[in-house]
Amino acid sequence: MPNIKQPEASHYINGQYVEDNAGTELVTRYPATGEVVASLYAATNSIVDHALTAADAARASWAAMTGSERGRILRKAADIIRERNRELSVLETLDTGKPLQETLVADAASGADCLEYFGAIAAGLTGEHIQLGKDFAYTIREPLGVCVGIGAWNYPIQIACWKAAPALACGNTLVFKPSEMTPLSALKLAEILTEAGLPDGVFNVIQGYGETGGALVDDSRVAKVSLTGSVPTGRKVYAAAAKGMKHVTMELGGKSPLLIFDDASLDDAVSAAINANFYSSGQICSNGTRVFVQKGILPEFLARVKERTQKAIIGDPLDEATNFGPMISQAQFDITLSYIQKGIDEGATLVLGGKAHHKGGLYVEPTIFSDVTDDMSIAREEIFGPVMSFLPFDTEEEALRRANDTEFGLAAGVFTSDLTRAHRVVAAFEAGTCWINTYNLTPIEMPFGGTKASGVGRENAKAAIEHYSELKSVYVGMGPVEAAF
Ligand SMILES: NC(=O)c1ccc[n+]([C@@H]2O[C@H](COP(=O)([O-])OP(=O)(O)OC[C@H]3O[C@@H](n4cnc5c(N)ncnc54)[C@H](O)[C@@H]3O)[C@@H](O)[C@H]2O)c1
Ligand SMILES: CCCCC=O
Repeated sequence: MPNIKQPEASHYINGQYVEDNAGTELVTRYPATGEVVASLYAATNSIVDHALTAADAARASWAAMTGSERGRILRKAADIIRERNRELSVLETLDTGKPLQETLVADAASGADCLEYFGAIAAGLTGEHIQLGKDFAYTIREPLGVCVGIGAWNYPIQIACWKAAPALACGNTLVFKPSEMTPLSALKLAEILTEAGLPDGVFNVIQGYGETGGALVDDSRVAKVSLTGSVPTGRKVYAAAAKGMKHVTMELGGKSPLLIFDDASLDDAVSAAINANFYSSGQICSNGTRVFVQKGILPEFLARVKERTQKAIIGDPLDEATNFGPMISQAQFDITLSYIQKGIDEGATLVLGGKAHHKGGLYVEPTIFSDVTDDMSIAREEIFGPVMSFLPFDTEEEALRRANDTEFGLAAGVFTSDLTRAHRVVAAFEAGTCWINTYNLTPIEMPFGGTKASGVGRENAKAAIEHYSELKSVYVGMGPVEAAF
C-alpha cells in the first residue's frame, strides 16, 4: 500500500486544518486488507460551531464577488484536480476500495468536470426583465446563504464537488461533511480550492457520524441542506430541515429497472447490464439491479452475461488490471451476503457467485440470480452490492407496470432498436434519470436525481442552479399610483 500520509488534521475550516481530539475517533481502513489508512476525530460541538461561524462570516463577501470572479476560481480548482488526478484517485481507492482503474476515470475526474461546468456558467447566472406595459419587473438571482452538504461513501470526492460547485457558483458558502467511512478526499478538495484562490471560510469540511450531520442540519444559520445517502436517512434529514423551512436536495437510494427488449443489440445490452450491476462492486445508487428481459431472449442473454461476468478480474484495487474490488465495509459485506441468502431462501435461482470471494477480506463474488419474482426481497430492496436479478417479461405494458411498482424512482433504462418504443417507455418510467440504449452515464451537463422516495431536486446541469439560488422579484411602478378613494 502506498504511504498516503495522514491528513494534517481532521477538519478544514477557514482555509486551514483544525483538530479537536476530544471528538470520537474515526478510523478509515483500506477495504481490501483492513489496514488503517488514517485516523481522525469526529467534530465536537465546538468544531461544528467553528465551521458554521466561518461559513456565515464568509458569505457576504463571497456573494458580493462577480460570477466571473467566482467562476475563475472554480475553473482553476478543476485544473488542479486534473493535474493531481492520480494522487486523488489512489486516495479514493484506499478510502473506498474501488479499483484504481475506475477511480482514475470516474471520481475526481467527474469532480473536475463539475467545477469546470459551474465555473463556466457562473458569470451568466442572472435574473430576468419582465415588461408589464409601461411598468416592469425584474428578478434578482440571490444565493441562499450557508449550505450544508452531507455525503455518502461510494463517490466521495464526486459527491463533494457535485454539491460544492453549484453552491459556490451561486455565491453560497458550504460546510461539507463526508461519510464517516470516506473522510479523506474532501479535505484534499478543500486544500485545492484554497490553492485556487477560494477565500477562507467559503468551503469547509468537518468529519463525523450521523449526529454531526444532524447538528449541521438543525443549526439556524443553515439555509439549505443537500444530502446524498439512503432513503431512511433522507427521511430524517428532510424532516429536520423542514422544521427550519430549509431548502433541500435529497439524492437517495434506488432499485432501478433495466428493460431489455428482444430487438435490442444484445452485446450492448449485456455490457450495460454488467456496468449497471458490477461497477464499483455494485455500490452505485442508480444501478439497474432489476434486469427485466423479454422471455424469448432470456436464455441467451443470461448465458452471455454469465460468461462475461466470469471474466471479472477480482484483486487488489490498486492494481490497475483489477476491475472488481471489495465492499467498502464489514457492514456492507454482511448486508450483501444476507440479501444473497434471502434470494436463495425465497426461491430465486443462483446462476453465478453468491459467496464471499476466496481471496478473503470484504470481497463478495459478482452474483447473478434468475427466476426472480417481483415480491422477493432482492427485487424490492436496495442491496448496494454486486447482485443482479433477472426477471422475465412478455409485453411492454407488463414490463412497465412491474418496473414502476416500487417506492423508488431514481433511474431506469431501456434497450430496444425501436426508437418509438424507447421514447414511449421512457415517458412512462417513474424515474428521475433515464437511459436509452446505454446505462449509468452521468455527464455534468445532464441533470441527475430521483423521483418518489429516491429524492427531491436535481444535481448537475443548469437545473442545479435552481436549487442553490432563489429569485427576488422587484416590481417597478412608472406611475401614476391610483387608489379607490
Ligand atoms: N441518489 C444519489 O445521487 C446517491 C448517490 C450515492 C449514494 N446514494 C445512496 O446512499 C446510500 C449509501 O450511502 P450511505 O450508506 O453513506 O448512506 P447513509 O444514509 O447511511 O449516510 C449518508 C450520510 O448521511 C449521514 N447521516 C446519517 N444519519 C444522519 C442524520 N440523522 N442526520 C444527518 N446526517 C446523517 C452519514 O453520516 C453520511 O454522511 C445508498 O442508499 C445509495 O443509494 C445516493
Ligand atoms: C453513476 C454515479 C451516480 C452516483 C450514485 O451512486
